[in-house]
Amino acid sequence: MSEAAQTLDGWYSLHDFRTVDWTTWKMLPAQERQEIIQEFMGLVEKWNKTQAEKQGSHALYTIVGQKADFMMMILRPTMEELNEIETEFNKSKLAEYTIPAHSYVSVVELSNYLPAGEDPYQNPQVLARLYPELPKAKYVCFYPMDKRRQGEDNWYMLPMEDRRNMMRSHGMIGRQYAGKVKQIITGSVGFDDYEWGVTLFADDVLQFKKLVYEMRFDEVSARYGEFGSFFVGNLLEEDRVETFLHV
Ligand code: VOV
Repeated sequence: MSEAAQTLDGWYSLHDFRTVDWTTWKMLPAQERQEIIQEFMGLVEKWNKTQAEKQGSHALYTIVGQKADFMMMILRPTMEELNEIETEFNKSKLAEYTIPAHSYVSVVELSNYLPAGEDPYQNPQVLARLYPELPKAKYVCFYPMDKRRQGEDNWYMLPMEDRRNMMRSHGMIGRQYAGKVKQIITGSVGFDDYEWGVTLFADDVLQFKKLVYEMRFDEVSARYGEFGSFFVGNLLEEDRVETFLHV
């Protein structure tokens, strides 16, 4: 049996994708739409408070293409809190005018492929990655992925040493994007349909394509990577929510 990778696990994560039911939304009187937006902003206000207290983080993005209209990405210390937030949203008025499009449940994860040293949970850099404040980057890219388990190409049968070498090469490519793309890897084995969620943030949307393409040529992605659907979106700043929902 090959040695299992050890993981460090941080905040639990929910990516919640919704489509707006514009037809019924448009039928509402303007005043009622306004109240519904206010109620939703009340939820966001609560999330802001939690974020300010460093008990979680969240991000709002509008999604381009037909897979969804917007995404709420929520990080919290427990699964229960994620559940409460999703239920609270589902009970809100705005939810009556949205259709669930997709969701992804995972936990912020770091693996031990890189030398760690002393107790990682005491290392401020590690903590900042396990419990991150989501950046207000202009663009987001989210997709789930697996590592292949097929015939000769079985990641989980490889010796630790080989996996570590490949992850080193992966990290080297990633490092060239420092300052351009921020990645948050969330583990979802046992939680959702794929093994990881990949969430990328950038101020130049083209950097997603460049990074993901470059990684496709690197062995760990070229040989072992299997990918689900990609979602790409634009930052939905709070003061733009009203404009976004204006009809
Ligand atoms: C923005 C750049 C970037 C950088 C710097 C980076 C670096 C690193 C390092 C150093 C490590 C290992 C230690 C850790 O931190 O866990 C990882 C780990 C991981 N990565 Fe990564 N990755 C990036 C970016 C990046 C992308 C774009 C993808 C998607 C792959 C693609 O082909 O589309 C990805 C995937 C992953 C995954 C699934 C894991 C976990 C693998 C496992 O088997 O456990 N990653 N990653």
